[in-house]
Amino acid sequence: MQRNIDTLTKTIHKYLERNSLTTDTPPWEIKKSDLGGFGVFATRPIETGELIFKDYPVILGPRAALTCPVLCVNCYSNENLKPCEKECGLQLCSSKCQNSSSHQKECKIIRQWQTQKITGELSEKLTKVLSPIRSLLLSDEDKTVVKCLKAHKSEQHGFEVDIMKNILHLNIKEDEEIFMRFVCSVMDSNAFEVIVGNEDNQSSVKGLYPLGSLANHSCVPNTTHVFDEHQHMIVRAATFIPEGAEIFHSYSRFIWGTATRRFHLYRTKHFLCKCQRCQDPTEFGSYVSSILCKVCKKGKVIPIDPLVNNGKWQCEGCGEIVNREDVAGISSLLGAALNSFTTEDIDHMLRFIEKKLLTLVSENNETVIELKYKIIWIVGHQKGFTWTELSDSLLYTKEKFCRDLLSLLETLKLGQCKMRGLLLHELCSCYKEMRRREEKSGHVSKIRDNDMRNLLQEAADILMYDVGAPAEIKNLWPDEIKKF
Ligand SMILES: C[S@@+](CC[C@H](N)C(=O)[O-])C[C@H]1O[C@@H](n2cnc3c(N)ncnc32)[C@H](O)[C@@H]1O
Repeated sequence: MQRNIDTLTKTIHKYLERNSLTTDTPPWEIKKSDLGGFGVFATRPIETGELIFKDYPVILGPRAALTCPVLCVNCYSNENLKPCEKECGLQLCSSKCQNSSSHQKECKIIRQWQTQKITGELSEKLTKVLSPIRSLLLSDEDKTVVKCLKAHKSEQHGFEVDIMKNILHLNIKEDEEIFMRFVCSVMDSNAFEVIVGNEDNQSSVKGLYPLGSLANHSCVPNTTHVFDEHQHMIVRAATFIPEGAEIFHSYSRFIWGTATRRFHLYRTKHFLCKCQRCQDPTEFGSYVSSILCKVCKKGKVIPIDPLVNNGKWQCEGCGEIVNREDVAGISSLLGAALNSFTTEDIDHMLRFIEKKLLTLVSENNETVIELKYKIIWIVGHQKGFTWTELSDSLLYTKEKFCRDLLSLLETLKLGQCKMRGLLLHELCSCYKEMRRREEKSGHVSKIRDNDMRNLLQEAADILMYDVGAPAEIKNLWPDEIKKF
């Protein structure tokens, strides 16, 4: 299909209209992007926190990765799963899901294709490759929407169809196979990981959001997005966006260093990012990629040109030149150590940061940050480390780590990003527990109600609409959003 601005704009507007998601004067338009292809641009200045658009998935379904758990194909619950009563092989959790009209349709298609019984492991495999099958049930108008999105062509796309044919032995017609392979490459280029469930039981599926798909990537995005309980994508400004500026998402993790982000983007989205952050050897003075100089022991070693993959690195202090392989060697060694820690290893993790990491890399290096982030989500949450079980020292450590990461996000100019919202909430929970302990031991706490309220309110504003937001945060949303 020929992609041009007029067709894309009309197709996307009609799609939003069909899903009751249009607004009178949307603050965005689709234009050619300097990055290649198309992008979404601001038609007027957009204030921080302002809603830019809402989108709905044209295809939503299970994720196929081995590491993803099997979920009910109708409601995405991970409990009480049973194979379909009509023996199509898909997994469902209740008779309500079994009898849903959407399941009836896909069940019929799969049964027509079956050449053998699909049970046990095969049933799990079928459930995971359902998303492209769903594309066959789209209306012609929605198929047109999918066809106007970007698709990268390479052999790695369409492994779901290989599983259907070679492992499940489904007898698929040629035209169906061609369309599903195309849909797989569109989904690989554009789909988002969508959070479903709630604070206590979250899973993720993948969704193809037509307008969301047209926004390009920056490692310093000016938007933040969340998913509500009906799987709408809600995109808001994380920073002020001037009129005419391109509107960016991030397809990668903020706490990764430049080489890690660029490698991930290349592998998953097939492009080498050249955004402002990627171009800056110090990443806006955050030094997320840098290691410490082995010669002068103090200077930070940074890439001379971060956009050159195998380029040299240099110590900012003594000028020592370091090969990229030496830096990569340290990073992969530390990465492997990071993955070896279990939840109970907190003391070990803290010692590792102090005694090992901080002698090799700078304080904001991605491995230090990753470990601090991991600890933040164990302390106060996991068995053995709940708020009342914690030692004072771990509680203060968590509070410090929250502040360290919030300060890093500011250095990285990430504005009102989702990670900030989550960290503000965690910080507030630390303050609450610290105050409880101080008051219990007869001390007057210096932590003020007002400060905690402000932290919580900012977190609630940032995480507005987010289905996975903690209940405490949801309680602070305006009533019309709670009911949304
Ligand atoms: C989800 S699409 C974004 C919209 C796309 N530009 C289009 O024309 O439909 C993702 C693809 O856009 C391109 N892209 C997105 N961000 C980019 C960036 N920062 N630099 C270069 N290419 C980018 C890549 O080809 C990527 O695989």
